[in-house]
Amino acid sequence: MKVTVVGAGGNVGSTVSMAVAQRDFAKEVVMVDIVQEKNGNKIYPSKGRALDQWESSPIHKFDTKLTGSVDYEDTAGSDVCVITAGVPRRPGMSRDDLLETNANIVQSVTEQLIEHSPDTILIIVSNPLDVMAQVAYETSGLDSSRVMGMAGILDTARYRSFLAEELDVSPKDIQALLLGGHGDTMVPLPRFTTIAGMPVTQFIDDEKLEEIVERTKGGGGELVNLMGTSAWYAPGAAAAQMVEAIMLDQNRIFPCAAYLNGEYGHEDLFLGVPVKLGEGGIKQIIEVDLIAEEQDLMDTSADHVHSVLAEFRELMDK
Ligand SMILES: NC(=O)C1=CN([C@@H]2O[C@H](COP(=O)(O)OP(=O)(O)OC[C@H]3O[C@@H](n4cnc5c(N)ncnc54)[C@H](O)[C@@H]3O)[C@@H](O)[C@H]2O)C=CC1
Ligand SMILES: O=C([O-])CC(=O)C(=O)O
Repeated sequence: MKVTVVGAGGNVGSTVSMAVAQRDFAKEVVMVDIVQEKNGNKIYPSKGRALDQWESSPIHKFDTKLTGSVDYEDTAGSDVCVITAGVPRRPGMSRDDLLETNANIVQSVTEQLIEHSPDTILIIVSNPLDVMAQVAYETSGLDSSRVMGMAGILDTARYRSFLAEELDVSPKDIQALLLGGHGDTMVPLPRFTTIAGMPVTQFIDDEKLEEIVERTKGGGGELVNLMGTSAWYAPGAAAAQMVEAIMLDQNRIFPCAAYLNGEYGHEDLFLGVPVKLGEGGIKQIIEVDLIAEEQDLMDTSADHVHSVLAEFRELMDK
């Protein structure tokens, strides 16, 4: 059981790696990044972070070996590869502003991963998420069941954590579903939100719930404004949960960015939908019956992802 994380000298990638290691199901996590320069010296952030994390193994009590690398040969035979390589946004930027820079990075990373692990499963984290998943899918030539984006687990976790705080209940008892692209057009679904199986609407008035939905949509931006760069603890934990579900064949149902081929009325694009995750990647895309208002929100979100995808295609044509 071998996992590779690319971009692992950075915040999200190192957090995914650590979270996977702490779950202790994988034999090895290879942490890849580029060589960087600081004060005129070459530095190797992925090697440094891997060593630091491995030194915590006796304390955290895990056996998963963390290895830092700048060489894709070390990634050969990876079962799952997580791509977090790319630039994060800064205050005032949208995720879509990262398109050109990150598309080039994701393309080149995907090519190198596939060269050494032709049958791997790819989990994309780099933004703008839905389009980066498409870039990796088209570059890799993998079946669409083996390429997915991480967003929905994070967005629902934010939504659930805000609800837990507001209602003074355990976040563990809140279940929720969220669809659509990973951006301001994401579609949280109060109709599919429950507190220990009971409808959320029994616990909260419409106005407060709407406020929480809006906060969730802007959840990434809230953190960018607080930290000057984007989040990593919850994103890292979310990606690790996907790795675990695949590698332990858990058949977990998660909202993930998946390639749609007619589902929800959309095709040839990645969008957040509930999927069954297990051995081999996405075993099933689950189609829930949406009411007209929810479908409208989903369509608006899809339109937005289509427009960023069109921008990407234009850039490639230049
Ligand atoms: N899908 C989601 O929900 C989330 C997505 N993100 C995205 O994840 C990405 C990473 O964010 P952070 O870890 O905070 O950024 P970071 O700057 O801390 O780390 C990114 C790492 O990528 C590396 N990198 C750049 N080009 C590379 C290449 N060609 N090959 C290998 N490594 C390369 C950099 O050296 C850096 O170490 C960003 O695009 C961010 O927007 C972040 C949080 C949540
Ligand atoms: O907001 C960002 O740029 C990073 C991200 O996708 C998130 O934290 O949801």
